[in-house]
Amino acid sequence: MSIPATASSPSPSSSMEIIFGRNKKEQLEPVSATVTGKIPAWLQGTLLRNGPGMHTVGDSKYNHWFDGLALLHSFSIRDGEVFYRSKYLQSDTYNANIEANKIVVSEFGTMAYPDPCKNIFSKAFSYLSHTIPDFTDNCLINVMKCGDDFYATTETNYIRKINPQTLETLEKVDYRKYVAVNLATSHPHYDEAGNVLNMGTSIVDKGRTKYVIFKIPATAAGTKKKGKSPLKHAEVFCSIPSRSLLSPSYYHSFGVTENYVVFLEQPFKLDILKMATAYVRGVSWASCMSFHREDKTYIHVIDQRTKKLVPTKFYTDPMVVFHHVNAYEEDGCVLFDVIAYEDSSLYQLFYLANLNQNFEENSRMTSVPTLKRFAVPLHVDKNAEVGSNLIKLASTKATALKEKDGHVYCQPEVLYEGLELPRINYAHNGKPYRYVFAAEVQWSPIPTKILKYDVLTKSTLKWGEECCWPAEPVFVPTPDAKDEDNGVILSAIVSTDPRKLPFLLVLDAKTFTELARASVDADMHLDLHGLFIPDADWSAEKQTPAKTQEDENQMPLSPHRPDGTGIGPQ
Ligand SMILES: CC1=C(/C=C/C(C)=C/C=C/C(C)=C/C=O)C(C)(C)CCC1
Ligand SMILES: [Fe+2]
Repeated sequence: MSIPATASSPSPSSSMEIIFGRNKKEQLEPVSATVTGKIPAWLQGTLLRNGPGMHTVGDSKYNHWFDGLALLHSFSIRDGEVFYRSKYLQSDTYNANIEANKIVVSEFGTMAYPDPCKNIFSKAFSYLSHTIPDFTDNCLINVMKCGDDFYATTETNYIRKINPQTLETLEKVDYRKYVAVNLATSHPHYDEAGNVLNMGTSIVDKGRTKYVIFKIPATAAGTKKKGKSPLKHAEVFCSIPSRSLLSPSYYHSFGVTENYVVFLEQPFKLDILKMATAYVRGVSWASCMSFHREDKTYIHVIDQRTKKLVPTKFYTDPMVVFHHVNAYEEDGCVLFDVIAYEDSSLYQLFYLANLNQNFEENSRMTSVPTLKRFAVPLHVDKNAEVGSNLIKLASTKATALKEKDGHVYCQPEVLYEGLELPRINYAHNGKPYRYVFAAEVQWSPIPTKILKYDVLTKSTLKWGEECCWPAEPVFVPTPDAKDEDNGVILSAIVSTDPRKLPFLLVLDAKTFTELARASVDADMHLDLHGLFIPDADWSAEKQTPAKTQEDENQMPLSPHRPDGTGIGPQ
């Protein structure tokens, strides 16, 4: 999708420079937005989002969009008014970089070296002495809700607790203190009670590499006490041995149904030996990841009740999935929907060099992100003949062919091409559902529109505007919603038209018509992920005393919405 460079709007490459090249200034004091249209009275709460905001420090530059220093920003919506604020996560990485006025901590696509005036040998030695070095705590990808606490997250073993109202950075938490993982996703799942289910990878621990599914209880008794972290009661739910000790799969998310977990062991792999020597070789972590098109994608289905793998060996063609959309059970099958690529080109594309040069040809993805539905049979009839399709569902064309060695080869139903950053009405997570809300991406990886895809009718509704670049669309359900799509879509829109301010877009999720927009006279970055915190979610004791008059305005109303609904995290 090429962006027409009209007289008013800057040329595509300078658009990219505006979005991806410049450091964004933080907006520490809440600024009141100019609201046009009408924000629904029931919409009371805070949209809290995370993403890379600083791409250069001093004279040093990050190579990749996923390296940027985490910039948290929030839109507090109250009685039709919107207050915006943003603040850099004050991670150890942020503090070290700012102090040195250069990048001194490595990120995904940038290998960095400690400040020469620091005792470099101890740092280098510490790198060499560990198979896995001490990773960054630049938690730039998402926000996770654990009980009443909120954490900024990336994919390393570190997460940072934050104050969701003031955006202050609080404790640094090391997953390794609670569960043996070196990496963990930024896409945890939540059950109705708010318990967190997440996945991580334990690399060469006691001679084994495995994928670890772990649970963090929302509010275990006693964690209410000061300083007790909900992670204290984290427990390993089950672990899956990696097919390879030294090249485990990279994954960005996973799926859950009411009774199962779906994990794709995909041929986009981390090379552990390369990672262990990356530092001395002066190469980035990203260069230690590679796509093995000669390999397969293994589909693991774990029964949550027995915490055991369903024994059947399911597999599909090599593909790369970052975002699971949803999964559910139907007539003895597990169906799961993912955004799939034919290769790992998406991550290649986000090298800033590709985004800042002449944007057009460099930004060609060699494979378009495609919504695909897979179906796996939970019970394989041993009398079923070899080559027969084990999926007898009327609702999907996905197939699962029984092979002579008992393996089952799955092929998906292709639902829609050209979408990423998928979200759903989370009340339908793990259950049959109908709507996917996502960002439309065609040949460029940069979202140009927001879309609603109706799985039943295969139809779409879209919102787009010249020079507007939408973020991931977050669905917020109407209290006592009857239909799955009763609610609004919230998306932070970045503009590359200097005359147009960035704004929070509020769409009616059913009709996809614009209800309101809240324009903000502040420097806004294109973010990655986040969540909506309904006011009802603020528990009484959480309300830290307001420091300034503005904060007073920020204060949420009574902890419970008039109708008392409190929805789990989005
Ligand atoms: C630092 C670091 C990593 C960082 C990964 C990141 C930052 C991934 C971001 C992915 C995003 C933002 C996807 C969006 O859909 C790895 C590879 C886990 C390896 C260990 C060190
Ligand atoms: Fe993601």
